[in-house]
Amino acid sequence: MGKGVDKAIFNLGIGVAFGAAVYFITVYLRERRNRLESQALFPGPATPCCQDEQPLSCSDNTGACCQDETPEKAPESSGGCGTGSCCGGSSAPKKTVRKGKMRKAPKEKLVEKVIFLYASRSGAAEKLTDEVKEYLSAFNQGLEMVKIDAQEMSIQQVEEIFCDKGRNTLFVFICASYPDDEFVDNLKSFFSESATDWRFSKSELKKCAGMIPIILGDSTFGDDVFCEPARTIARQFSLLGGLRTNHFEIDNLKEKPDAYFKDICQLIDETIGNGCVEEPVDEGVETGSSDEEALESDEDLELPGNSCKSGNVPDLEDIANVVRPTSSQVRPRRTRVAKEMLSDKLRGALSKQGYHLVGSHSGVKICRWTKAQLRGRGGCYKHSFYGIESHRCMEATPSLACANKCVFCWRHHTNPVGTSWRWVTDEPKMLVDGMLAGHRGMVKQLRGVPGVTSEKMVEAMNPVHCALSLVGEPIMYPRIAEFLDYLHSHGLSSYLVTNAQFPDEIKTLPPVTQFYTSIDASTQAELKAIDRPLHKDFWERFQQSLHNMKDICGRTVYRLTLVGGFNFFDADNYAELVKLGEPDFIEVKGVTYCGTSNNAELTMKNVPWHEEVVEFCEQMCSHLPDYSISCEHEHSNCVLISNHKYKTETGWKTWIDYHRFQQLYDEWKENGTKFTGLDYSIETPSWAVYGSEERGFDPSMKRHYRNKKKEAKAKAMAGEGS
Ligand SMILES: Cc1cc2nc3c(=O)[nH]c(=O)nc-3n(C[C@H](O)[C@H](O)[C@H](O)COP(=O)(O)O)c2cc1C
Ligand code: SF4
Repeated sequence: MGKGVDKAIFNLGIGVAFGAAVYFITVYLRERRNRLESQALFPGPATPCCQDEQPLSCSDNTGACCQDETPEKAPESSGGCGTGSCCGGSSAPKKTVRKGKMRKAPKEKLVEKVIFLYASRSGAAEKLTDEVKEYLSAFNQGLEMVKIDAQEMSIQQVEEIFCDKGRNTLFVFICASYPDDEFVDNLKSFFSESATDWRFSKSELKKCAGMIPIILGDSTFGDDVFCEPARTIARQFSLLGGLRTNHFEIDNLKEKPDAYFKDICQLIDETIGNGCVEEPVDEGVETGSSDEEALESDEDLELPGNSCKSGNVPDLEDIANVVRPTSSQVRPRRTRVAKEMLSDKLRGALSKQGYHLVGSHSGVKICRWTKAQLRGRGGCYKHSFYGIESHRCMEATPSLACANKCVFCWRHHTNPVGTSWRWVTDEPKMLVDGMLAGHRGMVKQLRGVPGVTSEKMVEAMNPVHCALSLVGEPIMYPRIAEFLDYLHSHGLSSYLVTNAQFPDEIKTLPPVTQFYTSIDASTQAELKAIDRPLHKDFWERFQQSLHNMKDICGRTVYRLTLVGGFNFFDADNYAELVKLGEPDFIEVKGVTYCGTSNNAELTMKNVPWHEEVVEFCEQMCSHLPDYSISCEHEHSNCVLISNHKYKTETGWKTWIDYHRFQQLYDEWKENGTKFTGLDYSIETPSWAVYGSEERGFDPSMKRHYRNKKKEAKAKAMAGEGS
């Protein structure tokens, strides 16, 4: 019995000793493996790596790891000593700042690709990109890592990498800072346009693994431009639904990018292990404002600790709280700072295209019909329909910005857009004076051109009509009423065209000589496809604008521009819209082919024949008992449909008594007397009436044909020549 007990105790002792040995060996091996992995990934900086910051691999909190373990790989620039000797004997602080983690197996998400998107001019950002990429590649074999120069990318390529091919891609955005427009211009355009475009789906960027922005800047350039434009791009990325970490700001003045190498590599590596950027804040947290407003508010948002200047990567949960405040956090009040509408780049582009820019948001341009009538070669259709003298007409806009991105607009991707006015506002008087001066300057250049007489020249230098239809949305300009008043006080008539997205502004307008609404499509779906409006409630705005037109003091017009393949069908639907606004007139014009451009995809096939336009108008009238075709201008492929109010026993009264309009306007201003379009309408000359031999061409002028065959055909039809 005693012997048996002794044996049992002996066996138990052996078993305990063996178990303890196994336990200690396992613990030792695990610790060692951890150390090796993390040491290899994140070697400490050159000097003194163990003194003010504990090496990341010191999981035993002793500093011993620095004595016998050498980082397996460290590029020169990483700041790693490469030998381990720097750490010899130093006693490291007890607390570990961040540990190198064992790679966790991603549960749901997986980073399938890392794109190092860099932008550099003098090489610092590119050097950092190369080093980080090279270093991480060694530890993530099998994971696709590519380096892309953001400055070389077209907008389509930007869209492709972020949207079409962005799924499970982690973007490491390493960007220098330069204030000029050319620097990463396509990246800027893509994000700023998408951020203000409600059609851009918020789920589009969510499918990416996220963005880690690393920005190289110089604080001596001033707070407002420090680390721009990358700061804005990173903000826009998260506003569009993408996950992003807080950005690293590396200030040239104070530190070298190398100082951040370790933190950058660690964050990227952790993110890869995690499957995506950790930003666990509910994406639905919104201020209730539109995307555009959210963008603006974010720009003005000063959030505590919104940078990594200190050199420490903040905890990811802290980052999340900093980047996107939770609903329980109070968002600081937004202060709007008005900016100039036109960038230098846009100014350059517009000037090249013959626009004379006035102030910070307006322009004037000489129209081809102004030149044509100055040379005695015929005026525009407004000459035939309303008696405008085209050589005395100034074409201008007080707002180059608008709230649409029409498919056939040449300014697509370059024009300023917005749902409301948020720019510096110029004085109306300064604008009108500047436009007149600019117009005169351009007219002057036509002196000596064949056909231009001195009498016509004097008239042209003193315009009496202003067509506010150049580009943009004139009624966005907050001081449009004063602007119109100033025009009228100079004896100029006003032809004001709106895109029907600002119904409230229509209500506040003073009388105008002729008020236009562009009708680019007849149904909600087509309008969305053609005008690509920024407003979510574009169709309601459109309909309300038509409705509000009825109260305009003066003549009202619907303007249809027919584009084959886009909106050249459903005459009956257009007729329905006529019932909403009951305009005095409906101008129907075949689109003018202006050659190819980068943005417009129109060809001659989209341009309807004049006879087709006439036929379309007849179809419309068949649904509108109060309207008939009154005039045509075959020369510019345009037809006028008029309300029967303007029909007399002898013909039509579509022309305007401009002098009478001025009198009526002055009376309205003095005592509020309202008037109607009929009060200043006069008889249309026979040559302009639909069905006349001249087909709307003023017989006192000589038509000029560029195409000799066309000229011969026209002469033969008129019985001239052989
Ligand atoms: C002409 C010039 C303009 C600069 N403008 C800015 C600026 O507006 N904001 C800023 O933060 N840094 C600015 N910087 C600093 C650079 O962005 C910074 O030096 C950066 O590290 C350069 O990186 P790179 O060598 O990759 O081009 C400017 C530098 C130069 C030479
Ligand atoms: S109304 Fe228009 S097309 Fe006619 S001359 Fe004036 S700006 Fe040119």
